[in-house]
Amino acid sequence: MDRTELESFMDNLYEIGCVKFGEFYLSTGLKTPVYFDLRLIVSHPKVLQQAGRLIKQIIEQNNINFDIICGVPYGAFAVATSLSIQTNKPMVFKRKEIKDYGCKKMVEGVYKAGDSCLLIEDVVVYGTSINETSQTLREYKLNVTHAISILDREQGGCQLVQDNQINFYSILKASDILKHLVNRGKISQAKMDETIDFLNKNVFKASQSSISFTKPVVNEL
Ligand SMILES: O=P(O)(O)OC[C@H]1O[C@H](OP(=O)(O)OP(=O)(O)O)[C@H](O)[C@@H]1O
Repeated sequence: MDRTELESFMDNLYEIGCVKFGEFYLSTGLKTPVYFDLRLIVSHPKVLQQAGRLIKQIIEQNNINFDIICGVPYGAFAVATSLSIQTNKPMVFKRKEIKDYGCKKMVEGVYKAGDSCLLIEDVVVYGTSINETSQTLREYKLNVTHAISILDREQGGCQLVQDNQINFYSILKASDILKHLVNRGKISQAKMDETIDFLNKNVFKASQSSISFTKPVVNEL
């Protein structure tokens, strides 16, 4: 990847508020001191274009072949669209819930059995969303072999996705952006160390039978 563009992208993510420190909860119920809110990218077209460009670079550098693109709902829809426009590749989208009227399909758009579908994600925690999305796409006879995320929180999702026969790539790892913010003087070394320590201590291992964190009464996300 183009290092200058990558650094500019990290600067932009921080500037638009995608990196938040405080007390947040993930969908698993895990309380976290750092939250990467990449949904905010939709409000910044230049950053959205940049995300698409960087993903395109990963595709080219790794010779990833695919027929169609699918964003993991909902956070990655816009990024998948940016990539679709920049690569001139068609897109489908997968619903979270089936409708009880109309065509009642979970996967919308034009595709045919055997098409290879590249999955796009915004943030990977445990890879559950990528794996659930790929399961549905596979039920619809699509071939899912590659997924690219903007950010990997480095909590085990990469491995769990790869265990599902999906080659996984990310523009950034959580530690990359934290180190970059220290270099830019935006956060202290101590803040970075404690955050990385938290992430390391909360890695999901495939040997665990299930992810079981207590759900908070008020889920902030
Ligand atoms: O790797 P995972 O453990 O699945 O976690 C990551 C997923 O969680 C977030 O989505 P969320 O479930 O909050 O839904 P949204 O995109 O509709 O907001 C995020 O956008 C990823 O899709």
